[in-house]
Amino acid sequence: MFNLGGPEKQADVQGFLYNLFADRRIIDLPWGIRQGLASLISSRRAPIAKKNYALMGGGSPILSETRDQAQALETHLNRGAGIDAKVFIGMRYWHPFIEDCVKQIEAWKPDEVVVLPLYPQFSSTTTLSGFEAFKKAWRGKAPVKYVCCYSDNDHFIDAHVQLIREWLKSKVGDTSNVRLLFSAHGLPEKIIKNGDPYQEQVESSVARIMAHLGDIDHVICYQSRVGPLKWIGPSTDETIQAAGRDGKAVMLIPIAFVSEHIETLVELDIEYAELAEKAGVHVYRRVPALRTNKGLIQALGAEVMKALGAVGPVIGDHDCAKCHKFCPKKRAA
Ligand SMILES: C=CC1=C(C)c2cc3[nH]c(cc4nc(cc5[nH]c(cc1n2)c(C)c5CCC(=O)O)C(CCC(=O)O)=C4C)c(C)c3C=C
Ligand SMILES: [Fe+2]
Ligand SMILES: [Fe+2]
Repeated sequence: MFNLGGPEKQADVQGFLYNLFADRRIIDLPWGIRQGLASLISSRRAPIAKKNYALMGGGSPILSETRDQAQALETHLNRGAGIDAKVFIGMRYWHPFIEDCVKQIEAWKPDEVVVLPLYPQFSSTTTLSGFEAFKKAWRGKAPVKYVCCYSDNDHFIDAHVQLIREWLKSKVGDTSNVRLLFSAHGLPEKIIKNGDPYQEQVESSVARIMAHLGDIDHVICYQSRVGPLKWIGPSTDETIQAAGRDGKAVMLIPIAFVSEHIETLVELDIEYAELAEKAGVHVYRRVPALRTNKGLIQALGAEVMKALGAVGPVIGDHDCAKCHKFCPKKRAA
């Protein structure tokens, strides 16, 4: 199971940022230039990033969130699937790194390995980058399967639908004037133009959720822009301001994150909450990430079983044969 990772303490912040910007899937330039740029950007960005991590006690909670998810998935898989599963955690840009995770897996001597991203929607900047790190480090003999994406997995969709319904009922009250803001991490436009299916998959997740929720005002928007390139939009901040102008109550749903971390706890809950207040948004609520929600764990379990080719209920209609150009099945062919 892998995710992006995050600094555990203030002293880790610059190193974490360096690792992120030194990734060729984030900055696609020759190694020498990329390394220089990563040093420059990480040293410039570290002071403000440190302040933001300080708002969460100094570091990111992403590892402890992921540990809870790993435990929940392991219990779920060992409960009835007829397999002896162990879930290992690897992070792309901070400890425990994917490379360390690979060593632990090799020492455990599995019969089969499933590499499972904690990103429902596929991006070359996240999922593919993690797959490549795993492949480069892997020396084991067991066959390895890669879970491509699960943006349309029925359990994943149902989990969101139920949580949104619950929050509309308990936290918004009058739902006639509410606007749902599905906020996903943004990406530079050129990454989408290069065939990244992320935006299309975000839109597909939202369309499937809204098919259950019915006729409610909603918008998809993109947060966390970094750097000088043009990013996909509309941005979450301008969408919040528009809601203020339209006199709408706002309920924000993190649709591309499955855990709580700096992008939800600081950007959405602190920075955008302040922005919402200034923009005259009278009700601003943020639905929590799915974390160890039963539906998410079922979705992950179904994806693992599907990858193993094991018998069992495989829910969802993601067909890798018709998938995007980076799909691991196509790349293996
Ligand atoms: C859907 C998930 C994510 C995509 C796509 C993604 C792309 C992407 N991110 C950056 C730059 C940064 N991301 C940072 C934090 C961060 N990003 C994701 C997820 C996606 N990123 C997560 C889960 C986190 C949180 C980690 C944590 O520590 O809690 C950061 C660090 C924070 C900051 O300084 O703002 C940066 C930088 C780029 C450039 C990019 C695509 C090109
Ligand atoms: Fe990011
Ligand atoms: Fe696929």
